[in-house]
Amino acid sequence: MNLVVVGATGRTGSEIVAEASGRGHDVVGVATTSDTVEDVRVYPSEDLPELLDDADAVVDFTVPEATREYAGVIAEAGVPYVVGTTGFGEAGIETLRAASESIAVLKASNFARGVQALLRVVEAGVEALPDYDVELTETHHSGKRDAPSGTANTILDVVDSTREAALERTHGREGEHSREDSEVGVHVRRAGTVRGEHELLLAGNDELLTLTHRAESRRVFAAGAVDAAEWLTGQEPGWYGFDDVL
Ligand SMILES: NC(=O)C1=CN([C@@H]2O[C@H](COP(=O)(O)OP(=O)(O)OC[C@H]3O[C@@H](n4cnc5c(N)ncnc54)[C@H](O)[C@@H]3O)[C@@H](O)[C@H]2O)C=CC1
Ligand SMILES: O=C(O)C1=N[C@H](C(=O)O)C[C@H](O)C1
Repeated sequence: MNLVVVGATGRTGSEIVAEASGRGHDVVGVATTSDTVEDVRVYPSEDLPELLDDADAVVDFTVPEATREYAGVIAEAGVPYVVGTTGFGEAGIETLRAASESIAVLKASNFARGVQALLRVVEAGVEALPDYDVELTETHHSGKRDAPSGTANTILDVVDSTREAALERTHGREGEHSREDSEVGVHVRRAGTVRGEHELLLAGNDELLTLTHRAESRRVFAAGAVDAAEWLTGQEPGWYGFDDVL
C-alpha cells in the first residue's frame, strides 16, 4: 500500500512511519517542514495534493486545524482517510462527516485495542452500577495540547449513553460545595512523558470499582492506526470507527 502519514515528524506520526515501513508499505510523510524519519522522506504540507495522486490511504495525527484544512483535498482526491487527531470542536467533526460522503473516513480517539475493550467494560460497569458516582482521571505527557483527551471524551460519551442521561462534566473542583449526583468529575494531569492513562472510578455502597487503561508506548497507537489504514482501503465511502476494524 502507498501510505501518506500526515504529522510524520511528530511523537505518534514517527512511530506510524516506522510501523508501516516495517510492514513493507511504501510510506511518504507530510509535516509542517520537510525532513526525514526512518529513511522516509517527509514533505512540507503544500506538497500534500500532489502526493495524494499515488496514495492508497492517508493517516493523520496532527492538530485539528490541519485536519480540517486537509479533509477537503483528501476527499477530492478520493483517498481513504484515517484520523487519529483529537481535540475537534463540532465544526471539525462536521468537516470530517462531510468528507465521509465521498470517501471512507475512520476516526478514533484511541487506536489501542485495549481501549476498545475498556469501552465495552465501561458500558457493562455503568449498567451494573447505575447509582454509583462516576469520576474520570486521565494523565498524559506535558506536550499534549488538548484537554481532556479525546479518549476521555469518548469514555464520558459511553457513560452518558449507558445512563441515558448527559451527566454534567465538572472539570476539577475547588471551593466549598459537595458533589451533585448529576455530575461526573473529570480530572486531567499533564506530566513528564506519560504515554496515556485513563481511569474510570465508580463508587457507591461502600465500595470502589476502578477501570484503567495504560499505554506503555506509542507503538500500540501506531499498530492500530496501520491496521485501520490496511482495513480502510477496501471500504465504501462512509464513517467508520476502530471497533469496525477489530
Ligand atoms: N487516536 C490515537 O490513538 C492517538 C491520537 N493522538 C493525537 O494525535 C495528535 C498528534 O499528537 P502528537 O503526535 O503527540 O503531536 P506532535 O506535536 O508530536 O506532532 C504533530 C505533527 O503534526 C505536524 N503538523 C502540525 N501542524 C501541521 C500542519 N498544519 N500541516 C501538516 N503537519 C502539521 C507536525 O509537524 C508534527 O509532525 C494529537 O491530536 C493527539 O491527541 C496521539 C496519540 C494516539
Ligand atoms: O496525545 C496523546 O498522546 C494521546 N492522545 C489521544 C487522546 O487524546 O485520547 C490518545 C492517547 O491517549 C494518546
